[in-house]
Amino acid sequence: MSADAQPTPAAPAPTDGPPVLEAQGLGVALGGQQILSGIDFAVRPGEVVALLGANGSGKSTLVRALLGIVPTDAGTVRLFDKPLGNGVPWNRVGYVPQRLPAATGVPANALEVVASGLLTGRRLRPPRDARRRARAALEQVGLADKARRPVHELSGGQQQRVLIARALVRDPDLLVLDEPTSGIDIPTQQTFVDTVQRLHAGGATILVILHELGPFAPLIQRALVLRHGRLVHDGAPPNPRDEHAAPGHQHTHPHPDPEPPNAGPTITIEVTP
Ligand SMILES: Nc1ncnc2c1ncn2[C@@H]1O[C@H](COP(=O)(O)OP(=O)(O)OP(=O)(O)O)[C@@H](O)[C@H]1O
Repeated sequence: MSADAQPTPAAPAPTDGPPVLEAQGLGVALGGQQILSGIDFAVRPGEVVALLGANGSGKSTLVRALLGIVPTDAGTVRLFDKPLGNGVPWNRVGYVPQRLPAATGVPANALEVVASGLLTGRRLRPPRDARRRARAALEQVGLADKARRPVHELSGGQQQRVLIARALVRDPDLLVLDEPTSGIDIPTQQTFVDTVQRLHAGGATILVILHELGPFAPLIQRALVLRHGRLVHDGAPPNPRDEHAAPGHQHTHPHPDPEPPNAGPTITIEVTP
């Protein structure tokens, strides 16, 4: 079904019940450096939470740690009230990494990459309706006509949309997005935000890394702000202002952390759950 074909329902309020996602005393060390320390927060069912912070503040590392992609060295993570591990219902989690893993030389076409989003944990064979669902997800991100194209032939923005479709195909209850609209043109960004809004209206919980709230601003109920690997704000999202409030503003330009803790290399290995 086309993303433009449906009206966007009103956003529901977060509900009570155990947190969908919870970190307590979370710490991560990578390459001998302490990247995250003492991270405590919980995301309630139905919340839309933005994770903000300067370049290198630890946002991507935090979501990777929450999803078990990088190891933690302190604290605990719970997803759907289960400790990180095989007990987590991974089929309910959609994750959009910042970029396609091994973006060059992936032999799969767009449809196959999207259908791979239906394989989780012990499910090694796609469900019978995998291709139909993958096509529908590609349609939602405006790439139905690219279904048979090898992903390495697609532009960076199109690859990003394939990753979004791969997360959407699960119809996830928790959607975790790492700068999902960077490199995507403004009309497509809005289509994607509408899709996320519909998912939220259906009850999904959303955690999204953003540099600026940008087109996500109307959806965001709460913001977490990281600085040098520590949580320095958990509450109301910032007001868009100055040039960032302008409709045509490019929200994806870099905002370097003014005092990086060190100048170590950024390693971008991506392994999705
Ligand atoms: N595998 C790794 N080994 C060593 N250091 C790492 C590794 N991954 C990330 N880092 C370092 O951790 C810090 C936080 O990186 P991270 O990518 O989480 O930040 P970020 O806030 O997501 O930045 P950006 O907005 O640029 O994506 C950086 O200093 C980065 O160099």
